[in-house]
Amino acid sequence: MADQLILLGTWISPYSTRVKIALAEKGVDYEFREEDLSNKSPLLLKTNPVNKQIPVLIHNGKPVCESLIIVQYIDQVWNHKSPLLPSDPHQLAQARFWADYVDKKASPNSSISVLDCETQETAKNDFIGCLKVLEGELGDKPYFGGETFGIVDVALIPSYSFFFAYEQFGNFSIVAECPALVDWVNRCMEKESVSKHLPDQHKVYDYISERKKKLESK
Ligand SMILES: N[C@@H](CCC(=O)N[C@@H](CSO)C(=O)NCC(=O)O)C(=O)O
Repeated sequence: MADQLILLGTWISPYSTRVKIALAEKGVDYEFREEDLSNKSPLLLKTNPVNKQIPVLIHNGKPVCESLIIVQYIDQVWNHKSPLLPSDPHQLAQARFWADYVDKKASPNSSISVLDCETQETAKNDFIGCLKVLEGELGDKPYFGGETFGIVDVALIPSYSFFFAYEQFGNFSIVAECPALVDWVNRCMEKESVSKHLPDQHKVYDYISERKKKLESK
């Protein structure tokens, strides 16, 4: 029997995008269900009762939660191609360290305060500082995974969809601060698994602009 795969997510969520990229890397088909987070579906509440968050990957009825855990699950289950995690234990530990760093420091849940006027200056400097740390880690490697695209690349590249909005609202230029990281973005965007799934930066900017207007009008 073919696998039944359902991904609960939203079009804009960088965490959903991580899972889409991982599934695309593996060539695995799935059904995507767009969630309305202001009116969560019974399936989301049932499959992620603790955090009630997307993404959730439901594999033959069994839910997997937390985007980086889902990516690792995908890598283990569909291990026939495009490995996303190193097999060497130390390299695996390093990859998990940097994926965690990206999650805590450079993903929209942590960096979105760049958009908030009160916290903008500090948040902007923190965000750029984190990108510079990541740029240092990347060094002269094509990918964070070395010669191949790996879990750290999967973790970080969805944040790129927010860069344009950050630059517009925060009045700074990421390419001026981190040119090598932008080269890495462009390298990742050459991969169909990335270019086909990253939300359009201008669509993200328009969505954030609308959200900001609504919040400021309250
Ligand atoms: N650590 C988790 C973060 C998921 C998340 O923030 N999901 C958000 C939407 S994306 O910003 C979410 O589901 N928010 C709804 C809520 O928190 O109620 C992961 O990596 O999967």
